Amino acid sequence: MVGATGSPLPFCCLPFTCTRALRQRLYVGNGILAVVAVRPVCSSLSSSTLAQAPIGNDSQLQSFKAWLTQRGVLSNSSSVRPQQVESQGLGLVASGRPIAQGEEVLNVPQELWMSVAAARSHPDIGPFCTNLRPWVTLALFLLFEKGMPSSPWRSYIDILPHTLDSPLFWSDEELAQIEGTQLLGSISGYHQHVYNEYTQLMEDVITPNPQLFDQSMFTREAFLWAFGILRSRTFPPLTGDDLALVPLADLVNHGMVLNMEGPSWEKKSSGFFPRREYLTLRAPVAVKEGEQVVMQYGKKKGNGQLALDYGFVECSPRTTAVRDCFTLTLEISESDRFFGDKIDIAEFNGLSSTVYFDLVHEQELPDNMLPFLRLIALGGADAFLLEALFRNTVWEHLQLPVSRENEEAVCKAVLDGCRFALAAYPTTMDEDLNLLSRGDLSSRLKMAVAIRLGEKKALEELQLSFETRLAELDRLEYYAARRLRGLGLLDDRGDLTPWVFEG
Ligand SMILES: C[S@@+](CC[C@H](N)C(=O)[O-])C[C@H]1O[C@@H](n2cnc3c(N)ncnc32)[C@H](O)[C@@H]1O
Repeated sequence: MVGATGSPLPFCCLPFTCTRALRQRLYVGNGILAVVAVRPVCSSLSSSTLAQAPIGNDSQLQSFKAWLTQRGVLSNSSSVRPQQVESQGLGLVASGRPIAQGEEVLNVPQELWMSVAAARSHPDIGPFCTNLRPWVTLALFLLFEKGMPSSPWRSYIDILPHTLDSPLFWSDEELAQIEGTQLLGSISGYHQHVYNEYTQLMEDVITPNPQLFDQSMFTREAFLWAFGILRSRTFPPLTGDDLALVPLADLVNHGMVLNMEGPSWEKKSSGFFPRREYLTLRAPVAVKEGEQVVMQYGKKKGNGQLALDYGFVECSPRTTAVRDCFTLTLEISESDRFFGDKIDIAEFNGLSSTVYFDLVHEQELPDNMLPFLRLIALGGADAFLLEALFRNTVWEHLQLPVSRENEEAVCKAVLDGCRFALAAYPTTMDEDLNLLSRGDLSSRLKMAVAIRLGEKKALEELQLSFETRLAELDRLEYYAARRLRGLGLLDDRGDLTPWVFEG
């Protein structure tokens, strides 16, 4: 029941449970408890963020600025200007004056967005987009426009990075550095998903229409690049059918020390005839003149997810977010003889047969994790709790230890899962820490080491907490004792009250 998986997919609803090469099931007792795997996400180091974004050259940047100026998005009075930022590619910098917290720093009208709506209403490609997922529609649109010398978005497309640092784009040699990690499993899941979509698109749209689509623009690599661009440059609220690349607004970089989660991108409308939509960027914190305006890409994202989505990890000691994590996959086994009852109980309490729990370094175990583990392990003499009579109260009972057998099964399954997952990493934490202290690693290698170290930290912490729990089994109070106490048959020291034996 404990396992490692990849992360949920992008933009679309296709869930993939991942694909970590190592997937293990441990059966405890009568086959109730199976350890499946665990998925990790992050780590912390001692320097600043580690990745670089490729950048447009200066003349491309000048022509992009001119394009925005002609369309009234940038002017001499704009409070930000796009410019190169050390090790982060392009960024937005406060221009001419400081910027106050919450101030609107730019507004980009909808007609400049490369959006799903624009693709669907495009005279040439629109008819082909009807049955495509939003992100596939936008990837198609981006590659189509990229191949058009006179595209209205030419200046924008030219400043997009040609290569991306997400592990989705790493060589086999680089990927070998994240062997054993959940991230590696996620990457193969993403690759598979993107290539499936690509194959379908080629079959249904590109190959049958050579007069419209320049095949050389629609290679597998180009499609993955488009996916990476969408993944790294689109933000809420422009998601799903509203998915859009918003020139200039998408130059905002991630700020490591931002202790906020709220969106910096906002959708606004103004006027009535016609009503115009804008994407507004609001500064989350005050910024001095010449400093960069940044936003928070996701306070709850672990370093694995940051790497996957954006091609960098957060390692600053000043960071407010905890980026070391590992996602534990718990599953009620279909071979469990109480499968039906357990599913009923899980669903009654808002869960399903498989539940993902994000374990974050230095944070409490996620809500519902222990009760769900106890439910999975429930059997033998404790199986009476699965009867219909207890359906409304069983979850309450599972919040606390049920029986010594149940709690021991839970601890052992988690510990086996941890040992299994930890054994899959070729390096130790000390080796990772030594490597990071060298200071001469490439940015991708640093990213890899930070990610595998973070996963291990979260796993080791889990292991330690369940080892402690296992050692304390004799000191825990279980369901039977709680029940007797509730009936007034057990005193505060845990002794049975004498009169029980009298009659
Ligand atoms: C939304 S774009 C921001 C604009 C981008 N810098 C560019 O040159 O086009 C996101 C990308 O910027 C880079 N980036 C953003 N914040 C960063 C940070 N704190 N450290 C390193 N790279 C960052 C990453 O390459 C990321 O994928």
